Amino acid sequence: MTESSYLTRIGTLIRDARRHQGLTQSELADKLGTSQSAVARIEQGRQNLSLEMLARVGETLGSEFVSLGHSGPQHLRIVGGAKLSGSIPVKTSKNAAVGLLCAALLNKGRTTLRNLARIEEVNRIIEVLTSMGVKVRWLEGTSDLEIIPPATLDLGAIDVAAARRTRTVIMFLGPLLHQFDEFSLPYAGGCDLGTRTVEPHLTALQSFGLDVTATHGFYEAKVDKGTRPEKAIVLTERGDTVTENALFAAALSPGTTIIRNASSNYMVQDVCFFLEKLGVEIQGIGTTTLTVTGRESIDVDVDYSPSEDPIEAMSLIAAAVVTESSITIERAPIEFLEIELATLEGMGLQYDMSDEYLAKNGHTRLADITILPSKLTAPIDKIAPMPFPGLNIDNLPFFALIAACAEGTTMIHDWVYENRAIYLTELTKVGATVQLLDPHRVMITGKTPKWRPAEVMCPPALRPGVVVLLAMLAANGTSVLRNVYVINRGYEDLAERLNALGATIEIFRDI
Ligand SMILES: CC(=O)N[C@H]1[C@@H](OP(=O)(O)OP(=O)(O)OC[C@H]2O[C@@H](n3ccc(=O)[nH]c3=O)[C@H](O)[C@@H]2O)O[C@H](CO)[C@@H](O)[C@@H]1O
Ligand SMILES: C=C(OP(=O)(O)O)C(=O)O
Repeated sequence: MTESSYLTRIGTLIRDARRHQGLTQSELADKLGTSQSAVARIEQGRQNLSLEMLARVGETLGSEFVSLGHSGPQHLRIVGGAKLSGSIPVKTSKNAAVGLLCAALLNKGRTTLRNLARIEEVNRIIEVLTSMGVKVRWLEGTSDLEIIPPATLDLGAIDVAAARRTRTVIMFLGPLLHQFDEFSLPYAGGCDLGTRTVEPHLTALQSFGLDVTATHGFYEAKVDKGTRPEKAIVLTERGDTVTENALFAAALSPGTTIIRNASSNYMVQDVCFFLEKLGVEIQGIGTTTLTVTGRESIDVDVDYSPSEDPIEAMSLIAAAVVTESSITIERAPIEFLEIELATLEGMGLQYDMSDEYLAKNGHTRLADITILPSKLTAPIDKIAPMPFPGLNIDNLPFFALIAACAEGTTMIHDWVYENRAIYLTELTKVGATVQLLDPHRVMITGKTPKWRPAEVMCPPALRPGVVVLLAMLAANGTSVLRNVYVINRGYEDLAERLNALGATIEIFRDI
């Protein structure tokens, strides 16, 4: 990176932190004993900064801009082979968090999201929101996030680099079509799972007057305000984020909108419960037809607690299975794990389950699941995902790991993603027998090999990355998993939390 791009990056961080604190450039200048024009130059990256000045700015804004020893990618060193034991509570979900952060843009008032997962994906969205002028702050000593949008979003200042690291930016289309006649947004990015569709989003939002052309890495949007769907919106794919986008468009569109072939998955339900708190009426939550009565405007101070993450719960089940351990997974959203548990029972998994109780959102059914060491056999049929209430698409990779611990041969069919099944072959590096039949299907022969330690570059996709990490926990000896940003995208403190169960995982970085 050149010196000037460092200065620009630091300048942007300082501008965002100043806005976080609700200070003008002049007010910050007063606190630093300098001029408003000097602050303006710093924020534009046109001012050389002494270390002393950087420290003073950091102190004044309560933010560390440059942290020595924390550069470079993060890696994990895993000393495997130990049994795990104890209890671990499931955190709230990444996918609800990103939907809710976008939904907060519909509300002119203060949104407080309680107990949000503190993960890199959320950090990227916070960076994007802050760059557009939204006031976002973690309430001290908590994982509660407060979000207050400005009167007008500053889309010209959007942090393009942060936006491109997620797919979430596509869910800004729904909220933004209410606020602008014209706007542009950077293309969505995220995990490298092959091409992912955008078309269903554009088609669904067309009936609210949105017209998008994609040019030079940006979606250029024009909005014909006041346009409303003349008939029910029929989603061509039962996708989660497309359903959320259609909900966002309907929420601020007075009148009734019907969305058919809607996803009823966990994050969509969390978004629906939140929209209800904003005063939007929604019938059919949990089904594939949502009837939404929108509002002219929304200006309320609202609190919402998203539910726990079924994919994290499944990851922890897989951790217990692969290490042949007994652990208790607390606060598992059992409602979104029923097919998974039925499939695992069919493979011979033994487990105990507590009585059910409700998540803090007041709706989602939770339970504590204790996984018991079990002798597993391969399922008779292939394992393939389906939109909810099928076996969750993001849980499929964990079945590959579990199949490697089961006697016999299992076919895993990931029809959804172009690239994800391919990454499961990385398990061969730690001793599994995985045969790639085609880009969507792998055949796994279980139990024959012993897990063995290895040094592996983390696959550029969240769930396959976690699957390799969990296999390393089972391999006797020291493994290294390099560049785990994708894991941190979706899991909060995973290494530390597994260590609390008896694992030995050390986080290290290149200097
Ligand atoms: C932030 C968030 O919530 N992300 C989730 C969401 O992403 P998201 O909603 O963005 O998923 P996509 O729209 O990219 O769908 C994933 C893939 O499935 C295909 N597809 C999907 C539905 C369908 O009925 N038919 C079909 O073919 C799409 O063409 C695409 O290739 O849903 C995915 C599928 O559950 C999950 O993996 C992601 O974790
Ligand atoms: C594919 C996933 O998420 P995203 O939509 O954020 O890429 C995932 O959570 O496994």
